[in-house]
Amino acid sequence: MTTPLLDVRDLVVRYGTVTAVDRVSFSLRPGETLALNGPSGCGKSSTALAVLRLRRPDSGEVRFEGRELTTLTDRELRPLRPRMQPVFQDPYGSLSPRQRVREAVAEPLKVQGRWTAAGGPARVAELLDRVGLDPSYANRWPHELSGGQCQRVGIARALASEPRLLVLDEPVSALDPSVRAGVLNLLADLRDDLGLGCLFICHDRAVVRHFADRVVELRDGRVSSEWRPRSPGSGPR
Ligand SMILES: Nc1ncnc2c1ncn2[C@@H]1O[C@H](COP(=O)(O)OP(=O)(O)OP(=O)(O)O)[C@@H](O)[C@H]1O
Repeated sequence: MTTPLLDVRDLVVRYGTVTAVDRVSFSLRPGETLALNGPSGCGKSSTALAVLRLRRPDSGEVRFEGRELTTLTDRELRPLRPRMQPVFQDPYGSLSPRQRVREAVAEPLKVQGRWTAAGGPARVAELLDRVGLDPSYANRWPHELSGGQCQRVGIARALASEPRLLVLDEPVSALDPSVRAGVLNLLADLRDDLGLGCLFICHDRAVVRHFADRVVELRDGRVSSEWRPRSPGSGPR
């Protein structure tokens, strides 16, 4: 049996007296897309933040490629962070207004010591092309991009780290309906071509049905059911 890419056991996240995530468990195989679905406030984003260790969970385990993350120090986590990359809802919020697209996409390469004067710019152009943007977009500022283009730059920046897991927190919810399908199709192509695991957080059941291999339904911070889409009429039981 292959080691799960991500294995979450009895995860608990509290904000003061509010228990946002209440003993949530699920696992995700390499290359698989698991959706967390449920109404506003059910604990989807809190789960994502705890998986990414952007918030330390109150209890429970998060194993990524077999390593338990919850007990690691920030220093121990640093080499693992590139392998699990987030894409958040707000496309403009994920880019610095003071960085051109070129710098935004180059930054992870530089931070991870993978930038060279000879190969770096070509890698940026390749990543932009991979997300459907002409390499001339490297010169633009975030305010010169549409929401969909901005989200594509955010995805290129995530790919620069060569992740194995994408944590997609409502990645198309803030976009104009006319560009949502294009970004979702891009994510599906990247997932399939690169064999990426995806934890896909989404409140829209139609989108989830289209995109996910498995769906975990959350209600009031707990797993209420699990189901598989992609068969006509399938849905939570
Ligand atoms: N920083 C915070 N401080 C206090 N309570 C919080 C905080 N973040 C989330 N909560 C509470 O935790 C619960 C779960 O919120 P969370 O954002 O994880 O749910 P969600 O399913 O992602 O919702 P949405 O779809 O609206 O983003 C809610 O009751 C929310 O009010």
